This record gives sequence, C-alpha cells and structure tokens, in this order.
Amino acid sequence: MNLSVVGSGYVGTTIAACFADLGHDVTTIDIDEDIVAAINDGDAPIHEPGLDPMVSLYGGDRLRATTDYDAIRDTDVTFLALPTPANDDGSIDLGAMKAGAESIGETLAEKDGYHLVVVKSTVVPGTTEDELEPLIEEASGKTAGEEFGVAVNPEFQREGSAVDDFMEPDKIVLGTDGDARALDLLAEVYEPLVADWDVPVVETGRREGEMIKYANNSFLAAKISLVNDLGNICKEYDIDAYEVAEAIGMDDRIGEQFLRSGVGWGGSCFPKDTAAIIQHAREAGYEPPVLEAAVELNDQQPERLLSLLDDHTEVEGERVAVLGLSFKPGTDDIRHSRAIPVIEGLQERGAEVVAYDPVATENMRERFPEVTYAEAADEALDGAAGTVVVTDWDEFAALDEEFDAMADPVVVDGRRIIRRRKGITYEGLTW
Ligand SMILES: NC(=O)C1=CN([C@@H]2O[C@H](COP(=O)(O)OP(=O)(O)OC[C@H]3O[C@@H](n4cnc5c(N)ncnc54)[C@H](O)[C@@H]3O)[C@@H](O)[C@H]2O)C=CC1
Ligand SMILES: O=C(O)[C@H]1O[C@H](OP(=O)(O)OP(=O)(O)OC[C@H]2O[C@@H](n3ccc(=O)[nH]c3=O)[C@H](O)[C@@H]2O)[C@H](O)[C@@H](O)[C@@H]1O
Repeated sequence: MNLSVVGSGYVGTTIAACFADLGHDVTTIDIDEDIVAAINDGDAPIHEPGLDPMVSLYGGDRLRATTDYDAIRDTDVTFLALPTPANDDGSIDLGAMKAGAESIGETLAEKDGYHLVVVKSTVVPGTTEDELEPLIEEASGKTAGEEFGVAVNPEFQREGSAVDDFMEPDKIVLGTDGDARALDLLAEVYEPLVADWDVPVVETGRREGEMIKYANNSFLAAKISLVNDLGNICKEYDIDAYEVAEAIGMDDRIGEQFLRSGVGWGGSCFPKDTAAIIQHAREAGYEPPVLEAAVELNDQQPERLLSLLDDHTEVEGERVAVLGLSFKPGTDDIRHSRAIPVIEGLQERGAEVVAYDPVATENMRERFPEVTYAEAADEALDGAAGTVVVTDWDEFAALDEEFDAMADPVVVDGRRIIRRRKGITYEGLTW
C-alpha cells in the first residue's frame, strides 16, 4: 500500500520504517528539513535500537521523506504522528495537530477518490471527532465518512524498544466507530503484523480508542508510583522493596512488569499524558485523586534521592557525579528525565555537577550548558564527593573500582543498578 506519515519524530520515523519493512511504500512529511534530508540519505534522525538498519535499507527508496504535504495525494492512508505537548496548565496543546489536519485537508481538496486519515498521536477523548475531523472537512471541502475517513489508532511503543514493540505489539487498537471502509484499509495496513504474530485487534469507537491510550499510560504511571510509595515505606523499615516487588509480581493479577521502584517516571509521555487526562477530567468537573497522587509522588522521588545523599555528604562546593541523563536506558531522550530535577536540586545545594550519559549528553548540554559533562563514568566519578545514579544503563552495572577514585565513595542509587559492596557507602532509594 502507499502510506504517508505526517511528523517524523520518535513515533513517525519508527512507524514509517516499520511499515516499509512490512512491504508498504511510505512517504513521511516533516517541517524539519534536516530530518527529511537524513531519512532520504538513509540515516535515522533519532537514536532507537533497530531503526538504523531499516532507514539505511529503505531510506530514499521505499521510505521517502519530504516537507511537501502534497505527497499525501499519492497515498491511500495518512498517519498523523505530530507532537501533542502540554500547555502550562497541563492541558493538551493541539496546535501542531490542528495545523497538520488543516494541511492534510488542503491537499485532499485536490485528491480524487477516498482517503483515510489515521490519528496516531495521543489526543484526549473527543479530539478526533470534535476538532480534527471538522478541520479536515473545512479545508478539503469534502464530507467525512464519505469522501474521506478519520480513524484513531494509538501507539503503545516505548522508546528504546520502539521497533520491537511496533513489530510485536500486545494489541492493535482501531477506533473507527464501525466505519467499514476505514476498518478495511487499516486491516490491510496491519495484515502482515497480525498474520505473523497473531496480534489481538481491538475494534472500538474513536473516543474509546483515544481513552484506551490514556488509560494505558495512566495505569502504568500509577503502577510505578504505587510501587515507589511501597518502596519508600520499605526504605523506612530497612526492607528490600525489590524482593517484595518480585514476590507480588508472581500474582498474575499484579504482573511482574513495571515494578521497579526508584527515582520515578519521566519521558515524553507519562508526565504529559497524566497531566492532560487530569486536566481533561477537571474540565468535565471531576478531580481524579489517584492520578493526582501518582503525579505528586513521582515529583517527590528526586528530592528523596538527594536527601539520602545529604545524609552522608555536605555537597556545597563539592564535586557530585550524576550517572545517567536520559529518562530511561536505550534512548538519548531527556524529556522530563528525572535527571533534570536531580541536577536542579544539586545546583540549589551549591554542588559542582559532573554528569555522564552514554548517549544523552548533547541533549542535556542544551538544557544545562553550565554543567560539566564527562566522556566516561570513571571520569565523572574521579574526585567526586558523592554520586547519584539516575538512569539504569547496563554499563553502570559493571562499575566497581571506579568508585575507589572518588574523594568520598558515597553512592546513592536511584535505579538499583550498582552492586553494593564493602568500601563504598551505598544507599538504595527504596532498598
Ligand atoms: N515518543 C514515543 O515513544 C511515543 C509518542 N506517542 C505520541 O505520538 C505523538 C508524537 O510523539 P513523538 O514522535 O515523540 O514527537 P516528536 O516531537 O519526536 O516528533 C514530532 C515531529 O513532528 C514534526 N512537526 C511538528 N509540526 C509539524 C507540522 N505542522 N507538519 C509536519 N511535521 C511537523 C516535528 O518536526 C517532529 O519531527 C505524540 O502525541 C506522543 O504522545 C505515542 C506513543 C509513544
Ligand atoms: O505513550 C508513550 O510515549 C509511551 O510511554 C511509555 O513508554 P516510554 O515512556 O517510552 O518508556 P517506559 O519504559 O514506559 O518508561 C517510562 C518511565 O518509567 C520508568 N520506569 C519504568 C518501569 C519501572 O518499573 N519503573 C520505572 O521507574 C522509566 O525509568 C522511565 O522513566 C509506555 O510504556 C508506552 O507504552 C507508551 O507508548
């Protein structure tokens, strides 16, 4: 099939490359000329395991990029993978989505025949029906449900494992309100995936599809906050929260995943999506207490980490190493990384911060240009009066004698990645 993907960021590039790998012919549209040039040259514009080989194989061939929305006219289905960031009050900012919908509408005005638009981005319930579809109708002069369709197909991939998550999903959610033509086209798009992996397909309404995405992320974020709450209790009583988590995870009703307590959840989605659905609930007159508490607890974890460091070291004027800057391992993404409040907290205490991350340094340098960035973990640790571990990169598990070069080997581990041993003062956040 001929597919187009509007927005070539983390999601857009991944799904475009994966669709090409499934045998489709794909054109991505982005306003960023550097991204467009990179894809056409066969270079992935983001760091994501498994993406480089696909973009290098298909880029400029079965996978093309352009800044020109008119390319949509040569395709059957357009996926909207534009950003949906948060406004200052936490509510969803639909600016990019509305601009994209209008541009799609304008180009569809010139297209003969049916076209399907699929909302891949995470949008609050009602957005597709009440905001995006009318914009496309107005800009195209065409009638939704007749000359074009608009479906909802949320994405559940995680950064760092996006390609595998897309290729072997737990489920595919198709929100069409029963539009048979839209469903047929989406079935054709996903046929290679569904046939190979026997993936469950949820056929549902568009509002339900939009809500499923928020419910999914809210549940996972709240699950981590609950395990952090329990972990904080464990710490007070010298109980190992990881042993407790492993045991409760054996109960199928709880499940073994997402029980790693520590410095909390960050990233481009959990923070903004919990904020957006809370705000959306408030607009309807409902205050969601559990979700609000999940966010509040998450906001407290970095300060708990730093207070453990305070228990052992007076950091003012001292060199403190921060290990890990990305919001999770396997990505260079620092959006809402817990490293940000940790660095801010250290700066407030007057510490000299020396940070290290295998891939996210350049992104964090833009956020904190005044921080010193080390080329390797041992360089960051050398002479430090303490270190805090914020991201569970595998390479940190191998650190050992590097701690001996610290001025004072105080190690506060926010991710349970460092091996506790004699000769270092080790504090786990919840164990
Ligand atoms: N990052 C992730 O792992 C996941 C993200 N999502 C959702 O997917 C959506 C996209 O997120 P990301 O890919 O992370 O965003 P992103 O910020 O990485 O990428 C968005 C891209 O859209 C481009 N863009 C902005 N305005 C444009 C316009 N008017 N026309 C064409 N291109 C334009 C930007 O240049 C950028 O390359 C969001 O709703 C997000 O919540 C859903 C699941 C996973
Ligand atoms: O909507 C999205 O963008 C995506 O958000 C999350 O994916 P992602 O944020 O990429 O990464 P996760 O693996 O979920 O990790 C999120 C945060 O939770 C933290 N986390 C995760 C698991 C855990 O047990 N403990 C924990 O603290 C991670 O360190 C990280 O900071 C969801 O897992 C995806 O399903 C969803 O598609």
